[in-house]
Amino acid sequence: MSKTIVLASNNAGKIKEFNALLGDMGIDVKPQSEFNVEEAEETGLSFIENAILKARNACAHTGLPALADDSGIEVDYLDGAPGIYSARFAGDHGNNEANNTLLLDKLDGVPELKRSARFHCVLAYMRHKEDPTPQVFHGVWEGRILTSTEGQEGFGYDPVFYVPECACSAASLPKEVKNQISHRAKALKQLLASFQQTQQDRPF
Ligand SMILES: O=c1nc[nH]c2c1ncn2[C@H]1C[C@H](O)[C@@H](COP(=O)(O)OP(=O)(O)OP(=O)(O)O)O1
Ligand SMILES: [Mg+2]
Repeated sequence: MSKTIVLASNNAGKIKEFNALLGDMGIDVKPQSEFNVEEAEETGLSFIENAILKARNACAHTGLPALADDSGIEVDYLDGAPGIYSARFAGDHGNNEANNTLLLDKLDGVPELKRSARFHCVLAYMRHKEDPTPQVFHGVWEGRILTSTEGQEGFGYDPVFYVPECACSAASLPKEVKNQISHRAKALKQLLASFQQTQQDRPF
C-alpha cells in the first residue's frame, strides 16, 4: 500500500523531474507547497546537512515522511564553487539566468581542459521528524562548463553544463534522457534499490 510522501522542495524544475521519475511507480509524492510548509533555512555546510534540514522541516510541518533534495554544481576552476551555494551564487535565490551569467563570466577565457565540473544530488529520506537514521543517497554527473548557454530544456545550470556522454548541453537533452543519466536520476535509483531491501517502515 502506498503512503503519501512529502517532497521537501519548492523548486519547480526538481518537482517536475521527481514526478517523471516516480510517476509510473504508483507512489504518492506531494510537493510541500500543498501543505503550506515554510521553506527551511539551508544553514548546513554540506549537501547532506541541508538535505536533512529540509526533510526534517517537512516532516515536522506535515507529520508525514519526507524526501528532500539538496543539489548543486561544483566547478574545479573555482575550487568547488558554487557548490552548496549554487542557488544563491549571484545573490538572489534561484535566479538561474543571473547564476549562469556569473558562472560564464568567472570562467571567461579559461580553456576547455580546465572547465571540468559536476552536478551533485543528495537525497535525504526521513520517516518522521525525529528519525534517527535519515537515509541519504548521492548521485554525481560529470561534465564541463560551456562558454555560452545552449538549449531550452531542464532548469538551473543545465544550459551551461556540457554532457560529454551525449555531446551536448544538459538543456539540449530531452527530459527522458536527462532523467536516465543525471545526478538526480542516479541518487533516486540508489534510493529505490535500497528501499526494495528494507521494506519495514518504508513507503515503497
Ligand atoms: O539538474 C539540475 N540542473 C540544473 N541545475 C541544477 C540541477 N540540480 C540542481 N541544480 C542547481 C539549481 C540550484 O541553483 C541549485 C540547487 O539548490 P537547492 O537549494 O538544492 O534547491 P532550490 O533552493 O532551488 O530548491 P529547494 O531547496 O526548495 O529544493 O543547483
Ligand atoms: Mg534550496
